[in-house]
Amino acid sequence: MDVIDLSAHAHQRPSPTAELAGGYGRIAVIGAGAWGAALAAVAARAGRSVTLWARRPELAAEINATHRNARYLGDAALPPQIRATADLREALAGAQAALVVVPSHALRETVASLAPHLAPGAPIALAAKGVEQGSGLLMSEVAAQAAPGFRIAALSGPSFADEVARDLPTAVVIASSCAGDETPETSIAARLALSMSTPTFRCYVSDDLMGVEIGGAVKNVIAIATGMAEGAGFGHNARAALITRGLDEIKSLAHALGGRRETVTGLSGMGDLSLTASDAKSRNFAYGLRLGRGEKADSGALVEGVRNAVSVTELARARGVEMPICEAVRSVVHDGEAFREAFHRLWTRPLEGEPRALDLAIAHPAAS
Ligand SMILES: NC(=O)C1=CN([C@@H]2O[C@H](COP(=O)(O)OP(=O)(O)OC[C@H]3O[C@@H](n4cnc5c(N)ncnc54)[C@H](O)[C@@H]3O)[C@@H](O)[C@H]2O)C=CC1
Ligand SMILES: O=C(CO)COP(=O)(O)O
Repeated sequence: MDVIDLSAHAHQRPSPTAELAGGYGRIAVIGAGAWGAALAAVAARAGRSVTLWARRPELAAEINATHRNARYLGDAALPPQIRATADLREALAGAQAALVVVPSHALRETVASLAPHLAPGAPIALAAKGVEQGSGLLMSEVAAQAAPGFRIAALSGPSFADEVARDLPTAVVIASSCAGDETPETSIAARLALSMSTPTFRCYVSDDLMGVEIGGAVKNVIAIATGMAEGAGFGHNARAALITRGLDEIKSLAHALGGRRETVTGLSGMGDLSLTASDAKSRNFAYGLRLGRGEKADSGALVEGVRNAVSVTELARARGVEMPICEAVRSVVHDGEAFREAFHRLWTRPLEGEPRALDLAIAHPAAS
């Protein structure tokens, strides 16, 4: 009889899958816009039992009847197993985890209203990208206030909803901090990653919640800047510079808030920034593009970077972190400064060192 040589697999670590007991069997997705419906599709494809809460009963009825979400996802087919409802209590009945996918400005009220119906011990995973206006809190901090006692995680990364809905290959990161004797391998983030991964949707795990969330919140503001540059015809050099220096702004803010710089080079930082800041499929980039062309910018779609230009810069100012690109976006979008003037100011700031640790400030010869 042949002896199977296991040495070829000796480099592989034992899987913690058994310990995680297969992840969460029943998931409630709260929010049935583009990203909520796409994530519900992922969870259903991953073999989870999925309920999807839509704010409008008509949308829930449409999803149940047609297995599509035409307004947000065109003709992408959703798995028929998804059960949509406009009743929050019904959506959360028996759920072992809740995935909250509403705009960042609606997160506090949504989490507060779901908490009484969610089983104690079930984690709340957040997919919104932003910093709350006024409080300057990250989404996980807002959720911790709105639903005291529940464990919080964040799902982020480069992931256009329509591509995910169409089951195209995508990788994201799920982050949570470790409590008690938890390790990253036994964390709620790992359990959620196990619950959501499919052959096409690959979930990485992180224990740097702050670092992951900052990347998602700031990249939308930078994407408005690259969109404006594109709209103004500035070319590819300017875009590459904005993406790279934008990443530096994300790193500095994440570090100031206790996140890790290397997290920012991962999917939720570099990954999402490079996607969002270079493609008109992004609502933030498209908004900037219209502004840069001198057109009416507002299309009615959700553009997180507009509110977040203010909340991110307020947070940065409070922490003494310089974010000149985000400040320029704020100035154009909220203070009515002409884009070309804002850009000229940005490009003729005192010359600096790269990296920031090389602490220089040399007057720019062309500064007006
Ligand atoms: N669309 C995408 O490709 C991705 C979106 N995200 C993030 O996910 C979050 C949601 O985005 P989308 O689903 O794309 O937006 P969307 O505009 O497609 O859908 C938003 C949903 O939230 C609901 N909603 C709006 N205001 C609400 C309120 N006050 N209370 C309760 N529900 C409310 C809307 O009715 C809609 O169903 C955003 O923070 C976005 O940055 C993250 C990754 C990918
Ligand atoms: O976050 C996203 C992709 O990861 C979606 O970006 P927009 O909100 O700019 O469309």
